[in-house]
Amino acid sequence: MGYRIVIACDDAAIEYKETLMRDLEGDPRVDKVIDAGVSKGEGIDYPHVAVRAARMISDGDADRGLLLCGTGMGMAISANRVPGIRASVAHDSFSVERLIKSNNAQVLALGQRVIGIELARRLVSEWLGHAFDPSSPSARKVAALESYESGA
Ligand SMILES: O=C[C@H](O)[C@H](O)COP(=O)(O)O
Repeated sequence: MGYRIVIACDDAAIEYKETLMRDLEGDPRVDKVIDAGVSKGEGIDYPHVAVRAARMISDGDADRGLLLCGTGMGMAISANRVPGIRASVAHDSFSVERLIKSNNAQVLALGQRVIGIELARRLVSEWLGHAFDPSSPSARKVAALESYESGA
């Protein structure tokens, strides 16, 4: 079964969202793309959009999230406030790989004001090709991270 991807942006990244959404919709590894906003002129700030998208993942309505803003940082910081969500900016190929394989993160955040669209498209395609291995040594570290979240 393919991924259900929620995609969202703020006003600074509407163009990238449109392009990357089309790529995702045409990718055979993706079953469903959910657009969590924003549209042009809506004027909703990134914390609200990021949390809305991240909650779709924690509620089980999406598997992964692609969140876009000027730098990606505000989206990642906001998404990380939703319990169970691990999100980061990753603007290079190795980081995108480790975001999945080391951190088992559900959310990739990218910045329209930081990287070019062709790099963004390539990174998103690579991102879909990576899977977390629960039997890898990284699993212990992700479990430790989760234990702090539950207040241990
Ligand atoms: O991380 C925040 C984003 O880059 C956002 O798109 C722009 O935020 P700012 O207008 O506060 O710089």
